[in-house]
Amino acid sequence: MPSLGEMLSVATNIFWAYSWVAAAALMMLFRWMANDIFPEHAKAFVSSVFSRFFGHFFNRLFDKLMTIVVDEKYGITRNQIYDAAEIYLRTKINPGAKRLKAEKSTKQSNIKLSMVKDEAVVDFYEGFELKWQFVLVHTEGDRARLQPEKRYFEVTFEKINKETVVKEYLPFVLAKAKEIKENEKAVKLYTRDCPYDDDDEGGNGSGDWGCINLDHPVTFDKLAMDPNVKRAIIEDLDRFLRRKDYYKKVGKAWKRGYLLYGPPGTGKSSLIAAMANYLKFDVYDLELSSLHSNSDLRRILLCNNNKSIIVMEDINCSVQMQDRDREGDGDSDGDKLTLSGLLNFIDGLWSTCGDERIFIFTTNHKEKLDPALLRPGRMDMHIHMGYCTPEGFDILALNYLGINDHPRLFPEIKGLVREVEITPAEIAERLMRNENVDPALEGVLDLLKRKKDEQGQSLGGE
Ligand SMILES: Nc1ncnc2c1ncn2[C@@H]1O[C@H](COP(=O)(O)OP(=O)(O)OP(=O)(O)O)[C@@H](O)[C@H]1O
Ligand SMILES: [Mg+2]
Repeated sequence: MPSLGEMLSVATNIFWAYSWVAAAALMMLFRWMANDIFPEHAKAFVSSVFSRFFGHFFNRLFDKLMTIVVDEKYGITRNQIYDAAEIYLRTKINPGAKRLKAEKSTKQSNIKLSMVKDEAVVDFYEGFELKWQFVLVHTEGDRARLQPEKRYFEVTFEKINKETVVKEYLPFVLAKAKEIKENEKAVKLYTRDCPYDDDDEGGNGSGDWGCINLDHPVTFDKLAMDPNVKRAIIEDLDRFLRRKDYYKKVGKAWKRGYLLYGPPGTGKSSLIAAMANYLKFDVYDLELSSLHSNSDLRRILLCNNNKSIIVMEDINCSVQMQDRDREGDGDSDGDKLTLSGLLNFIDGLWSTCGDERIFIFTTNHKEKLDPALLRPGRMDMHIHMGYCTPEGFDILALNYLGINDHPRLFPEIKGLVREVEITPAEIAERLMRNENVDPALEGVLDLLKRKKDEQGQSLGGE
């Protein structure tokens, strides 16, 4: 006959066993509810509430959980996973979060919300749950001077998912953060004369360049230019981006050069901005006349980022470089800016530092350029930006006035555009003078007639 004590102990065990079964059943029920009943946006919140009460308790009790600590720093450098988690978790903040941090620099267009100390975020991956917690501790003693605060994330999940978390989930967070960053990225315009420092979020090493956001709204569809040339440029850029491995295989630096030539006001600078917006590449405006030596040029190459467009406008006017045949007598290379220095910059050894670089030269007078710059293979594509065509006019009219046709004025205007040398800039300026369609188009017509007379007279006079 069991003693009273033994009977009580058995009863207690049975009671606890049933409690665990009930807790497990409840937890499964709540998980099912969170996954299948609640709408997508409420799932994370509901699940986090139930997990907090039941799941966590249950998992902790059976020692099923493990935590990975993601420190802000990796040695003296930043920890990529921490930075990625910070960006990724912004998209996962629970609707029920009680405290958040809001940030925006002068150059950013959006407000960024992020987690504050001890705030937790629940995420789901491949059907299992991960709990992220942001931890901030104030360091003490000697270390406090060097690093007053220590920041890290803790990500907690069931131990059985460790492999998936390390091999799949964390790489997924890195990739997602990269994608978010690319989408948020504002294209920047760098120049050496600019007094600003950029917002340099990830310590991107802008060297002695200052920058502002390139808020140029132009895109390819707004550019009035030969549609075949436009298509060819877009295809060329796409091919360039796709071919990282190809460039490596054939032993060439991953870079591309374009020469844009044509009269003033035909859209050379606009095309550069459209390319930058399309690729989301930063633009480095290299004012050649402000450079004094080849070593200046080299220094510049070393301190601009990958995924960048390096622009040299008005190449024939910006610098008087002596012929290459006469270079090298007397002055040592590096003391002054020379044509060979510039050519080295484009396709010599120095050009190979960095990846995904695009070089663009512009000129109003291609015929005045040194033949060395035009030699085949030096600039991959020579793009002529010419006077406005009837198709170009259609694009400008749609862009500035929002119209596709005007039965009375379009035929006459297009007929004259075919005959007269007029730049897209001149037409755009006329179209902007009046917001009403008829007077704006009449203004363009007047200008075309006047130009026709002038051009007829100057031809007659020759
Ligand atoms: N092809 C074009 N399509 C649409 N707009 C254009 C085009 N060309 C010029 N424009 C308009 O004219 C303005 C001046 O053009 P842009 O500065 O691009 O010309 P450019 O060829 O670079 O001239 P420059 O040789 O003087 O530097 C642009 O801001 C744009 O509004
Ligand atoms: Mg220009």
